Amino acid sequence: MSTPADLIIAVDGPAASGKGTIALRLAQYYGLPHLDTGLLYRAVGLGVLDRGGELGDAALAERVARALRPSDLTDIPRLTDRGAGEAASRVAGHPGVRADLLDLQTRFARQPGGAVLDGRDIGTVIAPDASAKLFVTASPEVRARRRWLQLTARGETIAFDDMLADILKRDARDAGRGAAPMVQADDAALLDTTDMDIEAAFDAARRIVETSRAR
Ligand SMILES: Nc1ncnc2c1ncn2[C@@H]1O[C@H](COP(=O)(O)OP(=O)(O)O)[C@@H](O)[C@H]1O
Ligand SMILES: Nc1ccn([C@@H]2O[C@H](COP(=O)(O)OP(=O)(O)O)[C@@H](O)[C@H]2O)c(=O)n1
Repeated sequence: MSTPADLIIAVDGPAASGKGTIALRLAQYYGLPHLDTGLLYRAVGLGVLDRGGELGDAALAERVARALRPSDLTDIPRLTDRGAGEAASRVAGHPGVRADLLDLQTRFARQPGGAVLDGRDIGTVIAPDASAKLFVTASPEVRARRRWLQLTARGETIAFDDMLADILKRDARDAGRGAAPMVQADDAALLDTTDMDIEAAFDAARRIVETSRAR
């Protein structure tokens, strides 16, 4: 159970905006646990594919979500590759999958002391009572470049234009779905990192948190 003294930080935003980097840095700074909720959806997407299923099969995706184990979240290189992001965004559109993953996320957010979570619906659905809410964004071109650099540095081969098309398609799907669409919460601060390096983005994020918790 959380108390008003707990520091719950919700970090949402589109793909490769830098929300995960910011969330991790805030968690380290405030000494809080961090959950990258995208990994849950990525693990469900890969679980469906590993069973030879279709990403549009809601019943199968729900079974995979209900059977999710901590060990499904350990293969970070595979979970963070290009295909897993696409698969995650497909299964994330099934309302039953979102419902199955809700309890784990709300309990993480409400642990004593607080927590930092990043995703698409943290400030709107998972922790609407968060102490601080950030919606981190950047231009699609800058986000595509960051993700392209990240993936090619790891040996994935992908053309920049295909990366940009991926990002735009995922933005549209995540913002357009009926279940918990990606949207800036009314009380979230917008942080546009287009012209910021990681250090500047973290500084701006920390200032937002300090201002929010002082209110
Ligand atoms: N402000 C920034 N400037 C340059 N690169 C960044 C910035 N923020 C994050 N990155 C890099 O961009 C990539 C994607 O960042 P990440 O935090 O994983 O994004 P997200 O969680 O929004 O998908 C990573 O390689 C990260 O190091
Ligand atoms: N809280 C969340 C987190 C991720 N997701 C979905 O999972 C996909 C992958 O999320 P992610 O945060 O790992 O992706 P990136 O922003 O790192 O590319 C997103 O495109 C969303 O469709 C979601 O619906 N809700």
